[in-house]
Amino acid sequence: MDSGSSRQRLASGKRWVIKIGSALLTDNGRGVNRAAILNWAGQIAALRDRGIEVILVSSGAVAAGMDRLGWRRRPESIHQLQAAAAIGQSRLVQVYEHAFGQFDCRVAQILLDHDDLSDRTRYLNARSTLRTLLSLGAVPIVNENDTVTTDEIRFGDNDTLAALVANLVEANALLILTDADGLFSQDPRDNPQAELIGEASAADPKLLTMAGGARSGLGRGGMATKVRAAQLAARSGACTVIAGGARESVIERVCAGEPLGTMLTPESDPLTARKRWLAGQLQVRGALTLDSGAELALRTGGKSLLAVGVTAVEGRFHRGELVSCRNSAGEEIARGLVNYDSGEAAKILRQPSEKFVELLGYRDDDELIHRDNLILL
Ligand SMILES: Nc1ncnc2c1ncn2[C@@H]1O[C@H](COP(=O)(O)OP(=O)(O)O)[C@@H](O)[C@H]1O
Ligand SMILES: N[C@@H](CCC(=O)OP(=O)(O)O)C(=O)O
Repeated sequence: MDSGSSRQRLASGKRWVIKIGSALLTDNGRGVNRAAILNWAGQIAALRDRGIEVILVSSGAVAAGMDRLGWRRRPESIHQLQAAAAIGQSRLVQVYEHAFGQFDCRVAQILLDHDDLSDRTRYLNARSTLRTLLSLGAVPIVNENDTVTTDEIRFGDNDTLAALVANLVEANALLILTDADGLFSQDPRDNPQAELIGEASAADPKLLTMAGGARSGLGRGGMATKVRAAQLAARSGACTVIAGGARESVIERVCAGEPLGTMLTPESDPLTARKRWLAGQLQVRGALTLDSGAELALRTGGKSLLAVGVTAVEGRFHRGELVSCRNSAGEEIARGLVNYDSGEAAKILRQPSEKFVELLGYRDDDELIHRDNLILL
């Protein structure tokens, strides 16, 4: 795939995770950069108005807290860092609330720690809350829950957190905004002749030899954690773009497919990667039995599953959960994310979608499982 077409495909992505790093947010430590935040908020609100969902992962709590406390150097002590984060986080959210408010956009603060993403129940809870916030048109603003995390359970840098959030919500793309214009063949602060990498496979081992650590004293990860984040994001099929956050209209331009910064792509086709990820991540909550026509449509036609081809529903599940699809002989032939609860599915089985309103009182989706959310076994 040439770089132009992969950028164009990126532009059709409907769900983005955008990460903004400390150095950028705090204008290299000079307090929270309200003007920049207002500008990014305007760009994100414009995307939202075009139906693109955005989750913002924002660093900057420690840096904002240090600024409020008049501390010049990042403290070593974990408790001082946590205190600075507690002071800075409320400041940061206040600035976001005000900035997004100018564009009639609601924001929601989400603080996550490692346990939230490693414990299955909490993982699914975080996933549902984020999806609900997005469906309400809000922009979730995520940061690590710095005040309670200990060294053993820290994500450590928000690049990793942003990639895990991209996995969690199955984002199409992760945009990492930083103070460099992308990944260069060498840290441009060491070598001004270093060249920008336009596009590469996230798994390319050469990338980590180019990426160095953080230099600002504010950011934690440098480029190495951004490349690793791209590798993590690729597991669920997300492309990553690393770009300079100070560039004019950077968010809108990257989301429109302009070749800014560095694009790091998953090795396999994004949809296949995403489906594989889904199949491994979620628990099967129920089962649907398909008639022979539906089985054929799935197996050979690459079609979505329609209620008209479903003859039985088992188990209790909610919209968005993973269910197994069996043929009339009881063999599992596919798995997928279902668009209706088990009670609703029972009411609409064997029925065409035109009858959903009569049977349910509404119709959200025509298909019971959309083909993009189906994994054939
Ligand atoms: N190969 C590279 N290309 C670009 N920047 C690099 C590279 N290696 C190291 N860096 C450094 O990474 C920094 C960005 O990382 P970091 O300070 O952690 O930012 P953030 O706070 O946005 O996460 C850049 O300012 C740059 O000095
Ligand atoms: N949770 C910390 C994030 C620190 C961090 O990872 O910063 P960065 O490398 O700039 O993304 C904070 O808000 O200060």
